Amino acid sequence: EKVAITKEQDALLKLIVEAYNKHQIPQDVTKKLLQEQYSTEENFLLLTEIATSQVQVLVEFTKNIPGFLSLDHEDQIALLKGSAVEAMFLRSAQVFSRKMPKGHTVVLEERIRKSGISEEFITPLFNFYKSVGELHMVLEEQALLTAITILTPDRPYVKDQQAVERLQEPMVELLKKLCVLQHPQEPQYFARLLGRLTELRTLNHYHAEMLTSWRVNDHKFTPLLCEIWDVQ
Ligand SMILES: CC(C)c1onc(-c2c(Cl)cccc2Cl)c1COc1ccc2cc(-c3cccc(C(=O)O)c3)sc2c1
Repeated sequence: EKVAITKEQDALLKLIVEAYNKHQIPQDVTKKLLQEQYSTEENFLLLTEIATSQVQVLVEFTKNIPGFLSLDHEDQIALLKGSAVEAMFLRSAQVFSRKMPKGHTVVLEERIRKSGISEEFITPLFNFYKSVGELHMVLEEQALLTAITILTPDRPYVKDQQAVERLQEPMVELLKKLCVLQHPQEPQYFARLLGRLTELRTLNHYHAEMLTSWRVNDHKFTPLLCEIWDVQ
């Protein structure tokens, strides 16, 4: 039967995409990717600055997700802390999938490869970037997938999981419809998108190890990253 977006779904989509477009890392931060030196230390500091800016952007985006601010306040924190790494993998992955202006992708790859991350994490990290790049997600899909990731009910310490499910469910339904409408020739596209969310979960584990190895080498993070990642 014909798939159609309802008025309510269209309104929800507009709010999510607006929030996604409104909150971006400032250009003066990301353009440093092209300017600063290429030492391991300089790369780490630059990625730390961008990640910190990304977390601020993420918090603002999340506050604009309809219903999020009505959740229990402690659950709001638990959702942000539990999804920050995955949302940042998604965000940085989308940089690779859309051809960034002025060759950001090349310099970003170079800086990530030379930032003190050990080889065992570099491979899964760039495999993920490649698998996201191959999807050629449109902006609506990127925004919805980020909101769906943030609204994952079974994050650690979430008390009222049902309340989170009630917010995530309509977004998953909407994404499913969008995929059918956007990729009619590819019926399994929606399943491939959700497959990326499963892959993201495994990257959480790798990221925890990345943090440990950076800290062992006495790398410092910003207060915001320490708070959201429970380090130091
Ligand atoms: C603390 C720091 C060393 C760190 O620790 N783990 C990770 C990480 C790494 Cl490596 C990979 C994946 C996830 C994480 Cl969390 C990081 C760096 O995380 C980030 C986070 C967001 C972004 C957005 C970017 C970006 C570039 C150009 C343009 C844009 C744009 O949105 O226009 C965004 S780069 C970038 C780097």
